[in-house]
Amino acid sequence: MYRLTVIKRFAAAHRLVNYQGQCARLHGHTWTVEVSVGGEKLDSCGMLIDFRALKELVGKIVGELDHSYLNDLHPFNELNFNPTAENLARHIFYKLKSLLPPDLTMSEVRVWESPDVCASYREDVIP
Ligand SMILES: Nc1nc2c(c(=O)[nH]1)N=C([C@H](O)[C@H](O)COP(=O)(O)OP(=O)(O)OP(=O)(O)O)CN2
Ligand SMILES: [Zn+2]
Repeated sequence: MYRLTVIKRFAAAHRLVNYQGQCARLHGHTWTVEVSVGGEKLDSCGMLIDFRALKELVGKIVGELDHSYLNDLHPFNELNFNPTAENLARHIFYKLKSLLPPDLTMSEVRVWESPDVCASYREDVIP
């Protein structure tokens, strides 16, 4: 199985609802989004998917979040869906899954809020 990873960054503002502490106040981050996809079959060029094509797909999703107030955007404007790193990772995972060519699978999305902290989401397969 091959696995590719691409990284994109976006800047946005958010606040955490039902949170006791400073992060309940409006503030911003430059988030780093690390996306990994997998697959078995390489094309005639020896690629699972061109990094450029993958970066374009991830860029489309991340572009919708860039320079926004995340709490106002779907699905974070819904009750109990705070724009945490965990929920961002899940949101990006399923958005990208819907855009991927059928022979590729989503492995993992990691969202870094700063160089020190990150959350990841993946669909674990039960053996
Ligand atoms: N599990 C999570 N915990 C926290 C999240 C999150 O998304 N998932 N988010 C926050 C806030 O967004 C906050 O802005 C980041 O918190 P923190 O790392 O404490 O922020 P600092 O950059 O100020 O860190 P320092 O090390 O204190 O400088 C909180 N928790
Ligand atoms: Zn924050």
